[in-house]
Amino acid sequence: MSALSIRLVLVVAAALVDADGRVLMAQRPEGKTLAGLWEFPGGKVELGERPEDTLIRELAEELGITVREPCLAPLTFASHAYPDFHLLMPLYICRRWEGIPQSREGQSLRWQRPGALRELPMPPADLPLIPFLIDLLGP
Ligand SMILES: Nc1nc2c([nH]c(=O)n2[C@@H]2O[C@H](COP(=O)(O)OP(=O)(O)OP(=O)(O)O)[C@@H](O)[C@H]2O)c(=O)[nH]1
Repeated sequence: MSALSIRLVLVVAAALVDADGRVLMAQRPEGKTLAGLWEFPGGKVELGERPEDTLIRELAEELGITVREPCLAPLTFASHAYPDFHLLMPLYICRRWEGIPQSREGQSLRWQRPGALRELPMPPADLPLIPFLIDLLGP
């Protein structure tokens, strides 16, 4: 594929961290691409949308929680070549929100220590993010 034909997709995601330093992971439901894999909640930035607004919107839609922008801290990003597009995905840390995260879109949810994230099958783009979470939160 030539550089000119690369489709760059901007997805914004959050690592929600609980009081025990566990991270909320969501399993992509059947019927979606990468079904069954565990990922960070978030989604594609829509045209004309600010990434932070995307994330706040997605967290409300997917989990039913309210997050305020000052509670989103940039941690790192994923840059990964999928066969049909190139994913660029900033990952924010969030330790404070209103409400209790619940599955609103049929996804399974689980809280996982960073050191145990490798036990879950994750999209390939996400694997390089794990050491940053271990550095921040411990294993
Ligand atoms: N939210 C999220 N998406 C991720 C992660 N890792 C990763 O590769 N992705 C990819 O980023 C894209 C996010 O799209 P999305 O969640 O907003 O939209 P979608 O389900 O409609 O995706 P689809 O159009 O591929 O089915 C997907 O292609 C997904 O596979 C992650 O940790 N969190």
